[in-house]
Amino acid sequence: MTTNPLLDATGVAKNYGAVAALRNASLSVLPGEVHALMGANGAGKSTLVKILTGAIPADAGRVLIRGEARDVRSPAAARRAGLLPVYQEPALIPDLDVLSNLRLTGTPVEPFRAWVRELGIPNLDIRETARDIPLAILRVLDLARALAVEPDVLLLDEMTAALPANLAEKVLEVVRRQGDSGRSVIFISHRFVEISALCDRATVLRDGATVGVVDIEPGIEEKIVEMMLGARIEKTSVAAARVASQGSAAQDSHPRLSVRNLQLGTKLHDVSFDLANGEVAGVVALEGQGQDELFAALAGSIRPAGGTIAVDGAPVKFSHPSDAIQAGIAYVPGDRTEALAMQRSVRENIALPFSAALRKWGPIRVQRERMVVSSAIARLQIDTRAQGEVQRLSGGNQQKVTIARWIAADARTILCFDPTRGIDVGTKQEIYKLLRELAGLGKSVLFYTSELEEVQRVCDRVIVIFGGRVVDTFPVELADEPALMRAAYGLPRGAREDVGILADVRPTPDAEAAS
Ligand SMILES: Nc1ncnc2c1ncn2[C@@H]1O[C@H](COP(=O)(O)OP(=O)(O)OP(=O)(O)O)[C@@H](O)[C@H]1O
Repeated sequence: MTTNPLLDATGVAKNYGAVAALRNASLSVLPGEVHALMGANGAGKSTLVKILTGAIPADAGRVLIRGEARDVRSPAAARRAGLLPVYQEPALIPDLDVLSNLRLTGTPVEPFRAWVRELGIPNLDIRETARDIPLAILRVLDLARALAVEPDVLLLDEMTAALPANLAEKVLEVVRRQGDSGRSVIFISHRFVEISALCDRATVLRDGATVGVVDIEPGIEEKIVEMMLGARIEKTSVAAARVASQGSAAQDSHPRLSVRNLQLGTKLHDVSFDLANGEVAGVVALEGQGQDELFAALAGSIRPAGGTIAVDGAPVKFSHPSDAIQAGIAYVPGDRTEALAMQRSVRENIALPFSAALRKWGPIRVQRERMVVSSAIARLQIDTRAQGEVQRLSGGNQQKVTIARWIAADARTILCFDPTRGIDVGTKQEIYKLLRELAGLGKSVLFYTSELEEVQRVCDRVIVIFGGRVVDTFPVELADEPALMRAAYGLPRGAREDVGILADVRPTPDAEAAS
């Protein structure tokens, strides 16, 4: 590896009115390096990526590419300079099919197809309209589009955040190979397991400024968290919260939610399970195994073709999401753009479930709403500097707003679909603790997560879905990552097949030497 950086940015600053998104950011990336860009929600990571790739102009700063000063004023200029991003939100135009999207951006089709296959999607129909493609697949398509033009520096902004474990693993493999072939990758992620499996060094941002650059080596996580959060470090014990709340899983005669033989076309076959009062039940599944449909059916947004759902022992039929809300079920969807009114304020968004009842209850209710909303904002440490419109918040802070809403709404059953996607480590801890506290209050949580390690932190029990069926149920003590991965691939318990888990992605020096 040469010591001359491929990309070298210093003193980068960007203000949005009174909000300083970046004050003094620097980032230096070597050829062949996978370089992590880390920081808490709102630290300025996405802003820096957007500046480096010509999506927005900087107010100050200098960018050198291969030692030459470059003024990257547009995405096209960035592409010419060899820099290509994959942003947090999917970039395909929703009303066009994939092929038209490729043509629009001058992406070579065959290399794109090859990358799509390589990334674990064997049967993409490029005539499919982007709007009809699930979020996780859209993100992979954005990555394939970027890879197809063979960039010198690939900038990935929380690329794996919306991906189930099998697709995330493919992405990590591809990223590592980019590094091995002398190309560089700037990798933003809130998942330490990925950073340590993949990255050579990390640059840490805090409040818009670079606070340090570290080599990734065993035990570095602690130091990075300290640098990221500064005075905000949380020393909470989720395990303690779990123990405290476990006794409260009341032995009522009826479970909170009882699902029997749920059917939906080819997506759900005979899904049955119970969710107890005061229980956090995890749902683990690879991409497209019916988890989206299961959550949508429980949230009242699609009607199952067969089977029954009972709430507290009483059968329910949902024709609309409002029916599920009436039954005390709150839904936090994985796609935050689905949940949020982007042009409304943080407060309005959090208070949405209250709004319907407002007229009926008058000023007392309004006051209570204010209190509840303020406490949810404080609890989740939502960065309200840009709160006029939710669309101006950082991705992680938007996600926190979707979560704050169900705390404020005081629902009895909470369906969380990958709620911590894009959330920084400090706030994640807060969310785990909060879920355990909610369980302690007798609330029930169904928790789909694409981060398997979260299961151990939050859940009492895990349901594994494969091919639209519940294939296994684990008490949390037995739900380690290899066991969950095996079950998620439809393998029987105890089978010894190597399905490759994240920890294995980065080859050991011995394996590297051997290959
Ligand atoms: N268009 C905008 N108008 C006003 N403020 C903005 C705008 N875009 C970003 N900001 C603010 O700039 C700050 C940095 O945001 P940025 O998206 O870069 O953070 P981030 O580190 O990527 O966070 P996350 O981990 O949550 O994605 C935040 O306070 C955000 O609210």
